[in-house]
Amino acid sequence: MYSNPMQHPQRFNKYEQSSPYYEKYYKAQGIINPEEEEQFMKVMKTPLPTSFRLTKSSETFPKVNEVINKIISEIPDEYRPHTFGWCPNTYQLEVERKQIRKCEQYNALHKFMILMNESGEISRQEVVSMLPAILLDVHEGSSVLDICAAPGSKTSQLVEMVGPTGCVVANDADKQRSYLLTHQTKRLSAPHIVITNYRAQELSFNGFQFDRMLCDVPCTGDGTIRKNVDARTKWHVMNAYTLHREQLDIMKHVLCHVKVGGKFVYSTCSLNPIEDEAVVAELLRTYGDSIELIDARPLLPTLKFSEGVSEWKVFDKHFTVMKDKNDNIPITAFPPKPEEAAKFHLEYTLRILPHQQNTGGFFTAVFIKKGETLAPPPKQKKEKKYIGENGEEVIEKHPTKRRRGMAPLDEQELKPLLSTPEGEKLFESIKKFYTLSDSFPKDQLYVVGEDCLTIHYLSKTSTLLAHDIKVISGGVKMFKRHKSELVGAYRIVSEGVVTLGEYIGQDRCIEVGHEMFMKLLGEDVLLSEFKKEFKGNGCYLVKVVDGILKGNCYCGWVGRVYLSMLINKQDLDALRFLFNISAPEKKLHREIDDCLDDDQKLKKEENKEN
Ligand SMILES: C[S@@+](CC[C@H](N)C(=O)[O-])C[C@H]1O[C@@H](n2cnc3c(N)ncnc32)[C@H](O)[C@@H]1O
Repeated sequence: MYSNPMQHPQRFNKYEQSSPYYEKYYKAQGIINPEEEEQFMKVMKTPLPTSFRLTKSSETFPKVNEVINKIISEIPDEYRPHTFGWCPNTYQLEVERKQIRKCEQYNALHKFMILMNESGEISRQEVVSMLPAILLDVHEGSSVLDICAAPGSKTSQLVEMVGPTGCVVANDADKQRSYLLTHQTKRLSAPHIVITNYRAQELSFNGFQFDRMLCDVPCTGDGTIRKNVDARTKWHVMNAYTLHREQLDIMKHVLCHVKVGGKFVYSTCSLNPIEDEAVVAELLRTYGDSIELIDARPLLPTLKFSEGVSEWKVFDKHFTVMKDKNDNIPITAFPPKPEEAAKFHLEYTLRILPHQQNTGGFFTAVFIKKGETLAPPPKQKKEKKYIGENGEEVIEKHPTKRRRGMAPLDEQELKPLLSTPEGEKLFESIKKFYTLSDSFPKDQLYVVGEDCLTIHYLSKTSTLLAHDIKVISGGVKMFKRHKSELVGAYRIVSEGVVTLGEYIGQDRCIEVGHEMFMKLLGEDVLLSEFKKEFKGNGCYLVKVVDGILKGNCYCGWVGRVYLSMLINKQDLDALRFLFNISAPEKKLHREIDDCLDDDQKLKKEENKEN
C-alpha cells in the first residue's frame, strides 16, 4: 500500500496508448482553445477521478449525510473529496476508483461507498453525466421519458427529481441493459418508474405526451477515454458518421412524445461535433419554429464549459478534409451555412472538456418544443411476392433486421389487478389481512400475467402510461404470494413498504422508538418486550416513531416468540454501518434475504420458534 496513489509511478502507462488520429482530429477541430490544447491532451491521458451522488430522496438520507460529513471531516485536507456548486449532493475524489482501496486515508470512505452503493444510498456516477438531468428542468410531478436509459444513472436522478407524484419511463433497446436498468432503479423503491425495451424509433404511447424527455443517445463515447481506454485505441474517424445517422434517426422519431411547451435535452459523451452540433443543427433545420434551442450557458453559473461551435471539419477515412457528402459521409454531418448558423445559435450548447474541472468529456443541448412535430413515416418493409401452391399470390414480409448484439425483445404486459378474474377478491383478502384503509388506491395495483404471484404498485401518472405498452418492469413490488399460505397469503415486499406505510391499519403496524429499532437491527426481540397485542403471526409494518429515522417504515415478521426485521442483506449492512451496530455472530432470521422466495426457510424459522 502506498499513501498517495496519485504518485504511483505505473498508474498512467495504459493511458499513454493512443490513436494518433484522435489527437490530430481534435487539434484540427478547433473546439479546444489553442492555449489549453496541451493541458487537454495531458489530462485525457490520466485516469478519471471517482465521484458519487447521495440519494437525497432516501428515507435514510439524514443519517447518510451525517455519516459522510463526519467521514469527510476526518480525511486530511489534501485528500478530502470536494463538491461542485452546480451539482448537488455530489462528491469527487481526485483519485481513480481502483486506487481508493489502496489509499489508507480513504479506508472509512471506501467502506461507506461500497455499502451505501449496494443499498442505493449513493450512486456512483460520473459528474458530467449528471448534467443532462439537471439541465432538463424537471419538477416534482413531471412526466419524463428517458429514451436511451441503460444502465440508468441519469434515470435514477430523474426518478428522484419527479418524486412519487410524477413518472419516469426509462427505455433502452438492449434487453440485457434494460435489466441492468431495473436493478439500478429497484434500489430507489420508486412506484413511479416504468421500464421498457424498445428501439426508440418504435416507441408509442398512444398519444400520451411527456413534460420532459432525455435523449442520451448512443455515441462513440470518445469523451470517456479517461475511464474507457478502448474508446481511445479503437477510435476511428469514420465511426462518428454511423452514429450521427442513428442519432438523427432516433431524435426525429421521438420528438412527437414531448408536449408543446415541454423541454428535451440531447446529450452525448462524445466531443465530436459530428455527433453533437451537427445533430442539433439538423434538428433545427428540419423542425424550424417547432423547436427552439435554449441558451444553456447561463443556466449553471459555476459550471466550466466551452460553448458549442458552428464550424468544424469533415474528414474522410484518409483524413482528407471533405467539402461535400459522399456514400459514407451524410450531408447532415457538414457545418451549417453562415445564414443558418446565424439562426441556429449553436453556441447555446455546452461542451465540457475534461481539463476544465478534471472530469470526463460531455456535450449537451437543451430544447423547448414550440409546436407539434411529425415523426418520419415508417420505413416500408421489403416485400417478396411469389405464387403459392394453389396459384394464389403470397406476400412475404421480411422481418426488420435486428441490430447486432441486441437480444430479441420479450416484454410483458402489466395489467390492473382488478381486471384479472380473481383481482377484486384477492385485493379484499389483502386489505383485510393488513387492515388497509378504504383510501388505498387499489386501481394502482398491477400484475404481470395471470397468476398474480407478485403485485406491483404504480404511481397515478404511471398507470396512465402502463396501459397498452409492454414493459420490463413497472412501479414497486408491494405484495408477493407465500407458497405456504400459513400466515396471510401475501407478504409485504420491502420495496413497497414506504407507500404502504400511509395506508396500513394499527393491527398490522408496530410502532417502535429509535432505541428499540437499533436493538432490532442487531437481534430478534421477544414479543413480550412490546406493549402491543399482536393479531397473529406473519408480516407487519414496523414504523420508527422518533429519532433521526422518525417516520421510516420497514418490514417485520412476527413469529410465535420473536419480532424479526425483514430487511434485505444490503440494506441491513448499510443500516448497521451507519449506526455502528456490529453484526451478531449467530445468523438471524432477518438475514435471510428479503426476497424470502424460499418459504421453506421461513417455515423452518417459524418451527424453530415454536
Ligand atoms: C449513452 S448510453 C445511455 C446511458 C444512460 N443514459 C445512463 O445515463 O446510464 C446509450 C444507450 O442507448 C441504447 N440504444 C442504442 N440504440 C438505441 C435505440 N435505437 N433506441 C433506444 N436505445 C438505444 C444503448 O443500448 C445504450 O444503453
